[in-house]
Amino acid sequence: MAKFPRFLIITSGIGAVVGGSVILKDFIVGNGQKLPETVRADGKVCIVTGSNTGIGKETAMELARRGCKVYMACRDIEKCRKARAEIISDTLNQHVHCRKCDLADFESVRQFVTEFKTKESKLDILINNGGIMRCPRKLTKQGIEMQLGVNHMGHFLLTNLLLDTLTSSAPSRIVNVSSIAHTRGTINFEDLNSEKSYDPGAAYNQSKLANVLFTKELAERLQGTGVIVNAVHPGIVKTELGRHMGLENSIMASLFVKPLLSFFLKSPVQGALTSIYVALAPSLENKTGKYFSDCKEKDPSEQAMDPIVAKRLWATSEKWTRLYNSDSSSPSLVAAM
Ligand SMILES: NC(=O)C1=CN([C@@H]2O[C@H](COP(=O)(O)OP(=O)(O)OC[C@H]3O[C@@H](n4cnc5c(N)ncnc54)[C@H](OP(=O)(O)O)[C@@H]3O)[C@@H](O)[C@H]2O)C=CC1
Ligand SMILES: CC1=C(/C=C/C(C)=C/C=C/C(C)=C/C=O)C(C)(C)CCC1
Repeated sequence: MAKFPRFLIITSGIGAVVGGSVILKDFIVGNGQKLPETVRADGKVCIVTGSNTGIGKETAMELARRGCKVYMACRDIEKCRKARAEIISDTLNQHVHCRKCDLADFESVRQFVTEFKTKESKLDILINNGGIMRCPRKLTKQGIEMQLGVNHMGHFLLTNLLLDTLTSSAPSRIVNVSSIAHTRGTINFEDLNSEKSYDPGAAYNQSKLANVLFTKELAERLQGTGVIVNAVHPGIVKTELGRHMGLENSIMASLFVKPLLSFFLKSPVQGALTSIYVALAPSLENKTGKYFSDCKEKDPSEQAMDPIVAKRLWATSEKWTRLYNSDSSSPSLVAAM
């Protein structure tokens, strides 16, 4: 048998492992293409919720880089200020602002909108990104299960309160950051608030399915207004979202699971690509009510396309958020249903 130099065998072995891993990673993780830098958004006004960290921060960063005036809608103003400073120093765009908006408190959402409207008369892009996953059962200020409350109800109220400004700014866009987790979700109208039983995973999946159903129903209602609304799955991304998954407290997880998982997760920059694409791509001018992943249109689950479920969820969301009756003096809105 011919003898190969050892270094050749070793380097080709390493090459094969690295090359194979990159291909495998691309296959598992997905690889959305970056929208060309020539697509600018100078002078556009946008809001990104939950933009002090993770996908939201990178989304705000990229919008600022492309010339937008960005409002960072965050629950923690200190964290928001730190992220804002980084965004300004990286992009040199001074038009980045921090505003308090706690999606777990309808009064805070209403205050955010009132203040926004005193400063701005137009809104070109709303990115409903903020979210929480698999937390232990807790309630929002108005008594809604936290994941449904933050991921869906808070954004439902925020979006509806901004519709007049979005409509008068048309063409304008709304991006709802959902998840592939919506495919495992069902809307449990018998126990929407998880009062009879609580499964953190099921509550997350339900809230992400609600994001897609909200997108579908809103798109219907906005036909002909020039406002388009789409949902995205950002990929599985290395962010703080997994904070309730228990990986932080275990040595085994820290040594083996986290490094392995980290390798196969997208970076937050990669995670922001689909949101940016759906917010800005000129080719999507007339696309509405759709679902995107890796910057491509995909079919959502069957239940996510059910108009009866979408309309029922909309009616319940109107009541629970007191969209047309902002008197939130009742301690538990849900109990009043
Ligand atoms: N990471 C992933 O793999 C995936 C993420 N997604 C979705 O992407 C979105 C962004 O998540 P990601 O960046 O990963 O997660 P992070 O946890 O890194 O960021 C979530 C953001 O939402 C904010 N947030 C949480 N609760 C509230 C609230 N009550 N009011 C206002 N803001 C709030 C957080 O603020 P704070 O820092 O103060 O907690 C943070 O800014 C979410 O909607 C998530 O469901 C979907 C699929 C996969
Ligand atoms: C916990 C944790 C991690 C894992 C996060 C994961 C696995 C998130 C999955 C999110 C999903 C599936 C969202 C769906 O919508 C890291 C980043 C490896 C390291 C830090 C701690």
